[in-house]
Parts: sequence; structure tokens; C-alpha cells
Amino acid sequence: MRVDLGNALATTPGLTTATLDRLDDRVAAAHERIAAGMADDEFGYAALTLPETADPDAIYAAVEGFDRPEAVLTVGIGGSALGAATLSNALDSDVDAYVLDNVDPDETRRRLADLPLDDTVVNVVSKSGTTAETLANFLVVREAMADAGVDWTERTLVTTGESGNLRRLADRHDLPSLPVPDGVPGRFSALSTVGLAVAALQGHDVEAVLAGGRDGMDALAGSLYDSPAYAYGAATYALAERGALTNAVMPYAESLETFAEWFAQLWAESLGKDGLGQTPARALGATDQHSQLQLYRAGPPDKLVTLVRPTERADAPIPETDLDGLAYLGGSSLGGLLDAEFEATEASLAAADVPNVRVEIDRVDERALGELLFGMEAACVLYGELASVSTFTQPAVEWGKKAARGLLGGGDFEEAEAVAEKRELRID
Ligand SMILES: O=P(O)(O)OC[C@H]1O[C@H](O)[C@H](O)[C@@H](O)[C@@H]1O
Repeated sequence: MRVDLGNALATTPGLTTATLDRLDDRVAAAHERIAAGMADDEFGYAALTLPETADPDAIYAAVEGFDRPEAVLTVGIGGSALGAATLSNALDSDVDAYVLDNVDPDETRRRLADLPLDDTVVNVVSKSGTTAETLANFLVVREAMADAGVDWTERTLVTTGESGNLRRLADRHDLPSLPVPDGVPGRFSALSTVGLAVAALQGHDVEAVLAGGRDGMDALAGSLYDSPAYAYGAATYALAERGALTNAVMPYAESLETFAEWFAQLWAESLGKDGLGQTPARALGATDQHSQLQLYRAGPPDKLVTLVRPTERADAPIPETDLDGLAYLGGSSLGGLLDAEFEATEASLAAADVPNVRVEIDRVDERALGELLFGMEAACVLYGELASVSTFTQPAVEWGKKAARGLLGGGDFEEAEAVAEKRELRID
């Protein structure tokens, strides 16, 4: 992963090299804190050792009984779904991968109607084993399988913590199962059993993903000038301090669209605390040049745009044409056009004084994805250290979970009482 901060200098809001030089002492101290947390396997920091501690053989062993299914359906939400989805939507496979995260009845019904249930592996994932959306969807899927005459116990893989409802279910039915590693919050679990089981089921090289993560580990250093991940974390932090309260992440590759979604959870849930944080916005190049870019370039000067691209990709030539005004396209390629648009957008933002950061990976493959996911996690942890927030907790999310459970009669939660206090100003 390579990071170029040039277009974040002298913009509005912006950085100077002097800002970065001053920040570098704090990066060194934060790096020491992070390295100590990793060495002691502390809660959260343990996520940054996953490239070394995750066990690919255990993952392969858990999925080997499924013998190349036609499809994999992950039932999970948030950190229990987005890492796996980022990998499966980025990499080609003849095993289709889908996610059931939301509890939208139309979507669940449609998804189940379209799936070959007798040749689908249901990959149910929940660290806590108690998340209402995941368990509700799983019960619906299980019943659909039974109705279709499929033995769901033969087609279900469970990934969960040491205790809880899902662990009990896996034990009771002797289902193949994987543990969620200790000390790793869901949004930091992409490089663990949580994110990698689907990759294994799809025939991807799990060891290469982890090797990419190790490339990222090796690239951590006590100076932002020596560490692309820390350069990104430090620059985004300093830009937020100066008013760049939105970070629009814009990959120029359809295959990385879900990466922006994964990033949004990581950034929002980890850093949105104590009145601080930076709102992640999801965009896609070149498509959103024709919509959101207007706001990014000419709207309130409170944004940073992160442009992400692979520097190598399979290309498709654009046929020659004698159509008036289109000759310049002929003989070029779709990839060449996308790259030109990437650089043009970057320049157009810089010309309008909007800070932007370029993040590049070599290509969209297992190893580069492992490094990218690790790099963004490390960037996030560094940002959290610099901002002094509690990066690995999510009390605001849990508040809403309790309120919903209380409403559904799943326990006595005072948070549910707030629902009755809703203010109204109705215009019917
Ligand atoms: O894995 P689970 O326990 O089911 O949790 C799934 C998701 O639920 C919560 O809302 C957390 O805030 C997320 O970080 C987590 O990834």
C-alpha cells in the first residue's frame, strides 16, 4: 500500500510539511503504545497481530467438508459480514457469495428464492452470538432449507465466540465451527476466521491474504514518513482537526466498492466518540464524478477525498471509431480512461483547494487486499491514539441495540423507554 499526501498540503483545510513534522513525534509515541498493545495481546490491539496469529489450516479444515458449493450465504452484520464481503466482491470465484445482513423481509425472501439451497453453504457469523438481525435471519434461512428438504445441519458453518446462543447451537448439532479470536472487535476481524472462511470456501488463497497483512505489519514504523498506514492515519487525523470532518473514500475499481463500505464501519464506529470523528462517505470512481464530486469540489470546505486505485488491472481496449469527436477514445482502453479520470479528479480537487490523498495498491489480489485491510486498520488505530478516543468500543451502537431488544420484549432495558418519549411535529 502506498500513500501520497502531496495534495493534502496547502489546501483548505490543509496540512503543511511543518504540521506533519510536528505530528511525527506523536506518531512515534503512538506507535510505541500500539506495539506494546500488540505484544501484550491487549483488547483491540490484538487485531493487528492477526496476520501472524490467524490459523489458515483451521479455516481450511472447517470448510473442507463442503466441497466447492455453488454459493455461500453469509448471515451476519457489520464486522461479521463486511470483511468477508470486501474480499469476495473484490476477487473472482466460481462460487457465488452473498450476504444477508439486513432484516428487510423483501430482500431476505428474494435472496432465498434465488439461491440453490441444496448447494449453498450458510456461513452464520456473530461474535456475540446474540445479534438480533443475524439470529432472526438465520432462523428464517434454516426454515427455508427445511422446507426445501435440505438438511441445514449439513450445510451450515458457524463462526462465533466461546459462549452464547450460536456456540450452543453449533455444539448441539455438531456443526463445523470456527472461533472468533479473543480481543478482536468485529470491525477489526477481516483478517481472522470471520473474514477468511468465505474466502476459503470460494477457493481463494487465505495464506496470501495473511501474507499481505504481514507486509502491512512489517511496514509499521515509528515515523509517518516510513509507514504508509501511519501516514494515512496521521494525515486524516490532522485534517479532521483542521475541519475536514468528512472523508469521502472513492475507489477507482468496482471490485473495491465494498471496501469503501467496510472502511465506513471501521472509521465511523472506531473514531466517532466524545464529539470527535470524521464521517466516512462512500463513493465510487468514475461513477460518482458525475454526482457527488460536485459537492466534494464546490461544497463546504469540510472534506477530504481519499482516492484508491490498483496500479495494474486487466484491461479492455476501446475499439477505434471515426465518429466525430470520439476518435480520441479509439485505440485507448477502459483502464486507461479510468486512470485518466482518477488523475483528472485528483487534479480538479487540488485546483479547488480540496485536500485529497492517493492510496495505491499494486493490483486487486489476495495479498494486496490483505495489506490494504491491515493498513487501514492500523491507520484507524493510530488516528484513535492521536485523538485519544477509545477506538475499540462502540457504546452508541450498543445503546440502540438495547433499545431495540427492549422494544421486542428481549429484556428490561431502560434505553427502550426513550422510544416512548419521541417528540412529534406531524404534518400529514
Ligand atoms: O458479531 P456480532 O456480535 O453479531 O456483532 C455484529 C455487529 O454488531 C454490533 O452492532 C457492533 O457494533 C458491530 O461492530 C458488530 O460488528
